[in-house]
Amino acid sequence: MEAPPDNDVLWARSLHFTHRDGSPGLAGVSLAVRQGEILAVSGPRGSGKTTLLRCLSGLLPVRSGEVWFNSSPLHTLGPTARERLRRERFGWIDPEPVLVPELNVWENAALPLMLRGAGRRRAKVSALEWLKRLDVGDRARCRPRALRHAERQRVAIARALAPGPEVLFADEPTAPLHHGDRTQVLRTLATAARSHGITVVLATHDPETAALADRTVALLDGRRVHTVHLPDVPEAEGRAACSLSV
Ligand SMILES: Nc1ncnc2c1ncn2[C@@H]1O[C@H](COP(=O)(O)OP(=O)(O)OP(=O)(O)O)[C@@H](O)[C@H]1O
Repeated sequence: MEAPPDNDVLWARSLHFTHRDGSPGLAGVSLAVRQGEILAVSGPRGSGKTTLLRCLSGLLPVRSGEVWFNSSPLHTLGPTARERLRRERFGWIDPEPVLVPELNVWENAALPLMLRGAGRRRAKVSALEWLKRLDVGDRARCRPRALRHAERQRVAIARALAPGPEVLFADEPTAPLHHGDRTQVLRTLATAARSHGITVVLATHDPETAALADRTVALLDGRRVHTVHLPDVPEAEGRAACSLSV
């Protein structure tokens, strides 16, 4: 087993994953993510973006292949060690905001910090700071049910950023937002990641979202592909894009 280069925070080689029901998930994906980089993983629905993020974060065990985090193998860890790693070093944003209904907004945003052992006061200060940056600071004492869907997603993003994760996995993080909201939230996310040195792996099928990233890798049917967009031509001649497996 050969260790990856030192400046890659995440490094994966030849990842294969098959879902329990036999559905193919990943068919040999290799990639490297540099420290502080914002990497977009693009591809159409069902191309394996979510599966890749889950394998890279240790949420799913790969069937074969290797995942390294900061030059340590993640693919050889058991479920408990992977869970601890995710809790202490990684952040995760889902496409849909899942908040604890019994807790108010700031308590939801502070929860991962408290689970890491931070005191309630410190966790609250950090949570409020991130809620303000995401324009939901004035909703801090509300229960999630009193918020609009887009506001709940902003809270979920604040919750992921508040503990200062080393790697943030964001799976279609702005899917529930309107276009105008989306741009502003993405900018906040990208600015926060850059100013705090957070590495981001962002799954998206939206080219505008991917444009905020430093680099994009494209997936199709669980494999990496190079997408070559041909120059615009009159509609009568049609538009085309072709994908080449690599
Ligand atoms: N829990 C599951 N059980 C069985 N098959 C699954 C499961 N989750 C995903 N798949 C299948 O694995 C493949 C990759 O799915 P995945 O969700 O990773 O793609 P995606 O690019 O993230 O798609 P989307 O943009 O729709 O979220 C698809 O064929 C999908 O149907």
